[in-house]
Amino acid sequence: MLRIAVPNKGSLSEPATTMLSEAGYRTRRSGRELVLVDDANQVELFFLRPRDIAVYVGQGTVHAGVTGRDLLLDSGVEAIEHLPLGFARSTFRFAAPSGTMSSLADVEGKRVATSYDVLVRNYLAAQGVSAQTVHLDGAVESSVQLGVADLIADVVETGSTLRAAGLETFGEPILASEAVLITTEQYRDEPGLATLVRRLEGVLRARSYVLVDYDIPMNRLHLASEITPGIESPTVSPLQNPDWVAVRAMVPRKDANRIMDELYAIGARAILVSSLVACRL
Ligand SMILES: Nc1ncnc2c1ncn2[C@@H]1O[C@H](COP(=O)(O)OP(=O)(O)OP(=O)(O)O)[C@@H](O)[C@H]1O
Ligand SMILES: O=P(O)(O)OC[C@H]1O[C@H](OP(=O)(O)OP(=O)(O)O)[C@H](O)[C@@H]1O
Ligand SMILES: [Mg+2]
Repeated sequence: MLRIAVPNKGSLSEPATTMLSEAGYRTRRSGRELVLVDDANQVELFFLRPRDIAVYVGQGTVHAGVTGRDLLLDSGVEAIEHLPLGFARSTFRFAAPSGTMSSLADVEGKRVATSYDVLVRNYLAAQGVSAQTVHLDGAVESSVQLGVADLIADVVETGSTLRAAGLETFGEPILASEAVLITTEQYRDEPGLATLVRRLEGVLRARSYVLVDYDIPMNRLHLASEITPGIESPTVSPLQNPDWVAVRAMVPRKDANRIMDELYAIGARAILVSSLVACRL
């Protein structure tokens, strides 16, 4: 059976569970379940703390796991990113009280509060900057005001937590992070893993496309097919009115509204957009 580690709490847990569910795997009935056997898919799911998942994968006790790129690098574990999963996107940044620091040189000799000590220490060493890291488990933004650090290094999504704490980012991002499926060289060719990756890719692709259905006069079909060429080719079906046809095609989600406008402009009507759960292209 393929053994997969899944985050049991925090920002990664819910989107990871949703993605696995959309890929056809069983989900937990309660948050207290720590192991779940999915016989139909020949997979065993282990629900673990996100920060520990890289350790379990690195030790080979599970074949693969879902964690964050930043957590993987902070773990110092020899594991490999097998598939970026497109959620929990964030940057990892230095931040200091507004106007006090503007470049990496300002970090020299300072105290940096972070929950990701290994990640920060490795980055500072690589940049040739000597500074002290102060480990905090979370709510790192309060550390400067309370005097335990001169600046922080933390996850930034919208930046609202930093602004609320009177901090501003400076310097280049240390890292761009997102949720990733990780494995090891030992297991990267595990048969069940290829199926898992194919299914997750199917969910990711389905999320980036939508299905467009519309009716179009037959004499405009050539124009419509240029707007919605589909993947191989649009599906065209006859309507009761012989002068009209119904068309169905996959289009990139980000282009859906522009495409609807263009279709309407050439005479398409009953233009419908629907989401996809999974696909194989
Ligand atoms: N606001 C956020 N936006 C995007 N990703 C985030 C955010 N906060 C944490 N993450 C990501 O979640 C992972 C950290 O998960 P973890 O569960 O350890 O902390 P958490 O999600 O902040 O949960 P908690 O704060 O409850 O411990 C990292 O990969 C981090 O990049
Ligand atoms: O840029 P933003 O959109 O404000 O998001 C970033 C914040 O989100 C996370 O905090 P979380 O709420 O997980 O609390 P924690 O710091 O205690 O983990 C992270 O640690 C940052 O503080
Ligand atoms: Mg957090």
